[in-house]
Formats: sequence, C-alpha cells, structure tokens
Amino acid sequence: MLILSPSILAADFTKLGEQIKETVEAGAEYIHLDVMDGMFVPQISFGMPVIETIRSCTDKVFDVHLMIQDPGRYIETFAKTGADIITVHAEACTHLDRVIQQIKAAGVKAGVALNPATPLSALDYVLDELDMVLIMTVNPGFGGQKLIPYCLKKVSDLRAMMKERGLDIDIQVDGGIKASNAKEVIEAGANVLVGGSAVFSGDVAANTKAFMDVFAEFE
Ligand SMILES: O=C(CO)[C@@H](O)[C@H](O)COP(=O)(O)O
Ligand SMILES: [Co+2]
Repeated sequence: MLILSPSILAADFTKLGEQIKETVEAGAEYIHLDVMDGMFVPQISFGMPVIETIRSCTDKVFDVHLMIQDPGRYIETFAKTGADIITVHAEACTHLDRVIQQIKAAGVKAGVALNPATPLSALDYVLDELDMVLIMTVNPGFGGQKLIPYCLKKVSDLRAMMKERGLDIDIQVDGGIKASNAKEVIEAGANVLVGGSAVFSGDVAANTKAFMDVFAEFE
C-alpha cells in the first residue's frame, strides 16, 4: 500500500489542526512528526506537548521521527503522547537492539532511520524486528532540501535485501520528496513517502491530491 506521511515541520503552526485535517481529507494516511533536539541535528523543532495536543485532530497514524540523541530515554513518553510508529536513528543509539525492544514493549510499531551515508549493514541483525525502515533522502535537520540521488539506490538495495530474506517491510523515504519524484522513489522500492514542503507549501489539499494522483498510477 502506498502511503503519504505529511511532515508537519513545514506546516503553518498558527493553523496546524486545520492543515492536518485538510491533508487527511485529501488522502494522507499518516502524519509525520519530526522531533529534533538540536543535538543529533542542528535544529530544535517540537516535542510531547505538541504531539499530545494534535492527537485529537485525527485518528490517522502518528509517524514519529525521533531525531534526538539517545532516544531510548523517551520511548515510553512518546508512546504515551499517542505515537503509533516511533522511528529512531541507528546513529543516535548506543544500544539499538535495546531501543527497538523498548518501542515494541511500549506497544508501538518500530522503525529505524538511516542517514544518507550510513550503510544498510547497520540493519543486518535487526531488520526482521522492524515494522518500517526510514531511508533519509536528505541529511536530517531541515525541511525544504533537495533529494540526494544516491539514496534511491539504497532504497532498491534495501528492497532486494528484504526479498532475499523473505521480508516485506515498509520502506519510508524522507526528505526532498515531491509529487514530481514520487514515481521514481516508488519504483525504487519505497512505499511510505514523507512530504513536508511538498504538502504544506501553498494549497495543502491540492498538494496532497498530487501525490494521490501518482499513487493511483500504481493501483
Ligand atoms: O526528517 C526530516 C528532516 O530532517 C523530514 O521529515 C523533513 O521535514 C521533510 O521535509 P521536506 O524535505 O519534505 O520539505
Ligand atoms: Co522526518
């Protein structure tokens, strides 16, 4: 199933609830929540109070992307805010296996994110534990960046790695994803697309529909 996960980092925070409803009504199945701590990535974004507040806006999947150092400290807390999926960066975890177990013990789906330069081998021993792999298609920390082309080869290599192991796990791509490159990333093997500036710059409903139109080509 092809899924759009709009990143609210690019939304107008003066009308966040309204914009979430707009993109959901136009077809978004997930809402992507970029939590940044100013340590693992340069920017600080938002945390638990924002997620708790917007949880009542929609029953769609809250797809929490933790760009924070040592995320094991906060798994239970983010699970309590209403996260449905918690994705942590392999690069930010001293004990990645333990953090994955913490996420699952909290009753939440587990995702692991890899920065562009991080090899797929970082997933070798934990891949079959996961519900989703997030392949960063930009260096994390900011919205509005350009997709890094070599990351698409990483997506297709990961899809091939999964096939070899008889696994069919969601692959999320995050950063610089547009309706104009959505076909290419889907053909590479991604099925969950994060759209930040591509969804929330301008007409949210029309931008969301542009992704839905691409998805319809694969039905
Ligand atoms: O995690 C991140 C950035 O670190 C992403 O989720 C961005 O927020 C996506 O924004 P666009 O590149 O789609 O504008
Ligand atoms: Co993200």
